[in-house]
Formats: sequence, structure tokens, C-alpha cells
Amino acid sequence: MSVFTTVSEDQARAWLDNYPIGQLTELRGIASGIENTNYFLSTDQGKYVLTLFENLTASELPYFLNLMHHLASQNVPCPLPIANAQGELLSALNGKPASIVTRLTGASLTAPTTSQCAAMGATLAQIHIAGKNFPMQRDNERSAAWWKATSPQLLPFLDAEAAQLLQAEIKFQALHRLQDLPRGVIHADLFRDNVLFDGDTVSGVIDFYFACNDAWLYDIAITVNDWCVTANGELDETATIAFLQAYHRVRPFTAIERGAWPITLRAAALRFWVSRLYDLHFPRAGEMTHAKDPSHFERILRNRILTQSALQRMWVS
Ligand SMILES: Nc1ncnc2c1ncn2[C@@H]1O[C@H](COP(=O)(O)OP(=O)(O)O)[C@@H](O)[C@H]1O
Ligand SMILES: N[C@@H](CCOP(=O)(O)O)C(=O)O
Repeated sequence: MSVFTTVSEDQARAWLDNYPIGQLTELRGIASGIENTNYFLSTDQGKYVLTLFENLTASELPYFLNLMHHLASQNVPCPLPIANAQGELLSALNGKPASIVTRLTGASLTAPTTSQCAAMGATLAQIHIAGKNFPMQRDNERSAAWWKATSPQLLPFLDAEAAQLLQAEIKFQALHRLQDLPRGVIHADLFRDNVLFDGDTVSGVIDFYFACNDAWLYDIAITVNDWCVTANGELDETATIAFLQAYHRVRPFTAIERGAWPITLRAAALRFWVSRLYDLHFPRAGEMTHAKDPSHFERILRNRILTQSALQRMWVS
């Protein structure tokens, strides 16, 4: 259950007085989601999602909310944050920073088809292009410096083989500079549970709270590692190529990206192996989440290392 901070109808009504979206007709807590308090909120003018941010602070949020506003204004299917009477996308509700965004249709997928993977590839390229003229900057907080700093805390929890893999991969990644790849705004967490689909069409990309400026290829690798995989984490060649071709039609790849593809898939696997290990062994106080399985990304990392040359061929011509 992800209503951590309760909002009554009277409180929502009073808060909405400062927004140009009509009168409250319905307020319903959203059960899924692990980070924030979310409500489906309807007015006589439309359907929205109200979010109270439980961990992010008012100083961190403008990048994410302005980015969503920027992308939605450029026809990326993502929520449009609504400005209040003062023109602000963020204001306080029950002592928490809060925002209200348009509610999108569709549902997330558990088993995407090849054509849905292709649609995801095209939408990701659309996000990367639309982000080119977004003026704000944010460093990636889950970069090489972060996994290097975090890993010493994780090693005591790992068996010898896993500890060796973690240390070796961090060293290997330090020899390669992802930051030299073409870069811009990235979503950085485009897993299946962060995308809504209507049939074969992407109807909504949500949860931009890891978005930052980094290599586009890294974003592609994060997404492919979650979308285009078989049950044991191997890349599904047909789905991967469909994804990459659809992306390439919108933003053509460069030669340097082709060369960096296998290494970047490894970096993306390492990033989520480390964050899942950290969340498992160092849960935040009062956290109500079900930690996600780190071994899934350990398996993916081992697979990407073993299949490096096959991955080099799994590319667009
Ligand atoms: N703008 C939106 N339109 C439609 N559904 C949304 C929207 N934002 C969130 N949701 C729904 O709420 C759920 C939880 O949102 P999410 O952003 O994943 O929460 P959290 O940040 O707490 O993890 C999503 O899985 C989705 O079903
Ligand atoms: N997608 C990540 C977890 C990031 O959290 P969320 O807010 O996107 O659920 C993972 O699967 O490890």
C-alpha cells in the first residue's frame, strides 16, 4: 500500500482551490508504487494523479517536474504537471512537497511482445531528442562514482564468487568512459513498471525521478536489459533488434555507440545489481517495500560478460 501520508477530501479540495482544474469529484489512493504517496484525483474538468513526495526534497524536484512538463509539451506521452495560480509545479500539502499531473490511460506490461519492444525503442529515442533543448542539468547519482563508493559496504554480504565479480566489473568499467558517448537527458529507470501501454502504443512514460544527464546508450541498455529479455535474463535477439531498429529510425546511432554496446549493457546490469543489493541490505527506516531480487541482475551481468561478442553482433545494420 503506498499511501504513506493520508489526504482527506477536504484537504484536497482546499489545496485544489489554488489550481485551475475545477472542483474535486473523486480522490482514491493508489496501492502500487513504492516511493511516494499517490492518489487518483478527478475533478469536473479531468483526471489527474496527485503525488506527495516522501523522500525527494523541494530542491530536487524542479528538474523532474520541469522535465516532464518539457517532454509532454513536445508530445512525449508522459504526465503533464499542472501549474498552480502562482505558476508553480510544486507546492506543499500536509507538510510534503506535492504535485498534480495528468492521468494517462493504459496499463504496464509484464511480458512485452516484439512490437511493443519496438514501440518502446521509438519512444525512448523520442524522449532523447525532445530532451535536447531542455535547459536544466542534473548529474547521474547512480554513476560509476556511486557504485565504486557503495560496493565496499556490499562485499561483506556476498559470497567469494559474487564479491570477485563485483570488484572485477567495477575495475573493468573504470577503464571505459561512458561519459564520452553522445549524451543528453535520460530517464534512467525505464523498466516495464514505469510505462503504460494501450495495445501496441505507448500511452505513458512515468516515474522520472532518476532522470538526469548522461549517455543515451546507457539509457538504452537499462531499458533493453529489462524489456528484451527471456525469463533467465538472456537478451531475446528478435526483441532487441526490433527495439534498436525502432530507436535508430528516430535517432540514428553513431559508430562509437555500436562499439560501446556490450560494455554499456554490462554497466547497466551492474548499476541495478548494486542498487538492489543496497536496498536489500540497507533498507530505509520505515520503508514498506518488497526489495527486488539482486540475483536477477547478477545473472544478467554474468550473461552479458559471457556473450560479449554475440552482443556486438546484436545491433542495427
Ligand atoms: N500520470 C499517471 N497516469 C496514470 N497512472 C499513473 C500515473 N502516475 C502513476 N500512475 C499509477 O500509479 C502507480 C504508482 O506510481 P509510481 O510513479 O510508480 O509510484 P512510486 O513513485 O511510488 O513508485 C503506477 O504504477 C501507475 O499505475
Ligand atoms: N527499477 C528499479 C527500481 C527503481 O525503483 P522504482 O521507483 O522504479 O520502482 C529496479 O527494478 O531495481
